[in-house]
Amino acid sequence: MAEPVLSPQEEGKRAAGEAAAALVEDGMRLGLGTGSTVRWVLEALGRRIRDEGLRITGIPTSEQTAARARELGIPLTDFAATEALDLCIDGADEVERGTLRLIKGLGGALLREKIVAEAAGRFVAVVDASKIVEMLGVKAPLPVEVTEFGWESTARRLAALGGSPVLRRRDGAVLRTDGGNLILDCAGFAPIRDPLGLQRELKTIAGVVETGLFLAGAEQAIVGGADGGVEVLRRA
Ligand SMILES: O=C[C@H](O)[C@H](O)[C@H](O)COP(=O)(O)O
Repeated sequence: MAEPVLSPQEEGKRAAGEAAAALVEDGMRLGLGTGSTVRWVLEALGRRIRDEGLRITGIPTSEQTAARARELGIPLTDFAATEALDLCIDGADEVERGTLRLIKGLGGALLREKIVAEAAGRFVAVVDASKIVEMLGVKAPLPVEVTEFGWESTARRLAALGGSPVLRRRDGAVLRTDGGNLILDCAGFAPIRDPLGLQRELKTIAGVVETGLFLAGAEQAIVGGADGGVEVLRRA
């Protein structure tokens, strides 16, 4: 059967995802990110397990990733059984050129993603070219995960800081994360000139569980182009 024709953006995601999967070595313990780009990573890892006998274990960053990984025969583990991870591969909503700091969370998985990223020795971001920005916040709102209890009060505090929070919904219903929390998308912080300062300020609000600012940055970003080629950006 003929392969489906991909949109230019999807072609970039495929290229990035497959290039990242090629970095994975036998025996690695992996952090498995979430999203439409990571889906290509999972497909490629599933193929390598089947065709090459690649032996890996992964900690998934979402229920969605866990389900797809199981379908593809990727062995999963958890932090009770695994202390540290060799590599985390994950998507991003924005990648700041030079620093490779990220905004993540438009897929709603930011909290688990950050826990997994922090446990990994290396972090590789997989994105299509549209995700590269000169300054964080210019394309994507900043997702802030908050507790359901008191979320209206938390939203008011975010609004007072200029965040213009909007409660995230999906298919008309309020979106709940895998951890049972809510997400407030804050477009008002853009452009984010002092991400470290903003992160510190946001984390002083009791109802804020985590933000989508990933300020440790990726070690490298694999950027897939519409022509199926990839460019590898490294932290300056
Ligand atoms: O919560 C979701 C994640 O941070 C995703 O990795 C991010 O939104 C990128 O997803 P996609 O590859 O679908 O654009």
